Amino acid sequence: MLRWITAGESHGPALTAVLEGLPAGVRVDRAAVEGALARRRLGHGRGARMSFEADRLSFLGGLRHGLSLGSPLALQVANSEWAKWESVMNPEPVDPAALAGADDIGAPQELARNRPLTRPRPGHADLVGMQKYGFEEARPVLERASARETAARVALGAVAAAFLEQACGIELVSHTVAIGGAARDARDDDAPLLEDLPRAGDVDRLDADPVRTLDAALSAAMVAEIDAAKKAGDTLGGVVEVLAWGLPPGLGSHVHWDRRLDSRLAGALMGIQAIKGVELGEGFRTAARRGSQAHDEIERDGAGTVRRRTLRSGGTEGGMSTGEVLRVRAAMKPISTVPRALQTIDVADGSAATAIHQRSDVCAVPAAGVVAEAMVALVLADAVLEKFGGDSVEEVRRNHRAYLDAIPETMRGFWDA
Ligand SMILES: Cc1cc2nc3c(=O)[nH]c(=O)nc-3n(C[C@H](O)[C@H](O)[C@H](O)COP(=O)(O)O)c2cc1C
Ligand SMILES: C=C(O[C@@H]1CC(C(=O)O)=C[C@@H](OP(=O)(O)O)[C@H]1O)C(=O)O
Repeated sequence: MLRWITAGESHGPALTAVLEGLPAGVRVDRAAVEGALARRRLGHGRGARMSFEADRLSFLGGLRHGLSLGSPLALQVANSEWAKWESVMNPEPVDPAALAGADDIGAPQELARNRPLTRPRPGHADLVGMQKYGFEEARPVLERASARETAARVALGAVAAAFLEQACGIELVSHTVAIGGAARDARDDDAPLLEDLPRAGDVDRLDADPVRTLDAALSAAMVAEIDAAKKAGDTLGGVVEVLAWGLPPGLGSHVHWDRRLDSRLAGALMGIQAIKGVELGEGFRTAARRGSQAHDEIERDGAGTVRRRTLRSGGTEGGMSTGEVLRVRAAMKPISTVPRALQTIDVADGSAATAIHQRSDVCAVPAAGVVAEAMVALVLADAVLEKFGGDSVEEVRRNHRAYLDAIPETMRGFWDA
């Protein structure tokens, strides 16, 4: 249905992304895509590069006068750092003299960049990438393993989100629920109420917060954790949550493992650098409960609307969206480049060494929330196209409406309330 791919290295000239399968007639607003890119750069605890690099967006294909054509949408996010890396990362052969190695101690930055990276950083792709691809240093691995690539995914996610909103009125929002030991009260998570969950209208307030949470006390605790970790030369991870409002019931399927919506969401979120766990609703916490406290009982309310009494499942049952709000969480490991430097080896001679360390983020959890939102948007857009089909956004809209209208009245749910 919908396919996407990205290309490009962290310090290369640009990231490129292609989205194939987007129907015609989707309004793609440059400001919305740039806004998503800007949101990914936010968050207390990010490193120096976020402050001086700009994401320069160009659309290269699939759009005419701001509307999608139905052909592959191609875009580019240029790396404004490129000028400093032109010799080290040039796609074309370069004069070896320009690449002469030098000690990084006291050497000018450009020469330090050229130095072979033979002390792989634990927690990164460095060592295993060298072993697997036969590289003698980590640069050819880390350039692509870097989460710089998530800028391209966020740009595509903004396009997918525009489609979801225009075709079906689906809206997404993400927020931070834990950074290190600073987490939402477990009781809030066990029994979430609809009115306590953030909605698309809260995005500006979330983005204005240094860690992207609406809870002021929690925000202060998270900022303090980040500051303490930074002072200690250490790094932090955490947990983000993505919510999708306005889903129809029946996206995904119970019939095959790879068509289940929850399996597709988990795969997409685990595909983000540093994500090590995914939870639908209360996921792992539900495992400790009795069945009577774990599921969402079904009722028809006074107005005849079918709804779940609680929001425990996270909005899927049997691998399909239920029509309730979707809630999915992703756990991010602490940033791997630890300033106080972890133990490793120097692969040049096999000796014990401390890992290479240049600049790095202390915590990128708020940014990971924006990336997670993009991945959820892409998965949901794919599932919407699978369910409703359509070559134009108008056709998808008609099919979506006809499907909801055909659901018998005794089963009509939240979406029509
Ligand atoms: C938005 C974002 C920003 C990141 N920034 C950094 C960083 O500055 N330094 C770092 O060492 N890792 C950073 N990471 C994490 C690494 O990319 C990640 O730990 C590494 O690719 C290995 O993770 P994996 O084992 O899940 O592949 C970031 C991840 C994300 C999602
Ligand atoms: C550039 C971005 O994130 C980068 C992700 C990253 C990593 O190892 O994943 C390491 C850092 O890059 P550098 O070593 O060049 O400072 C981050 O800045 C970005 O998010 O746009």
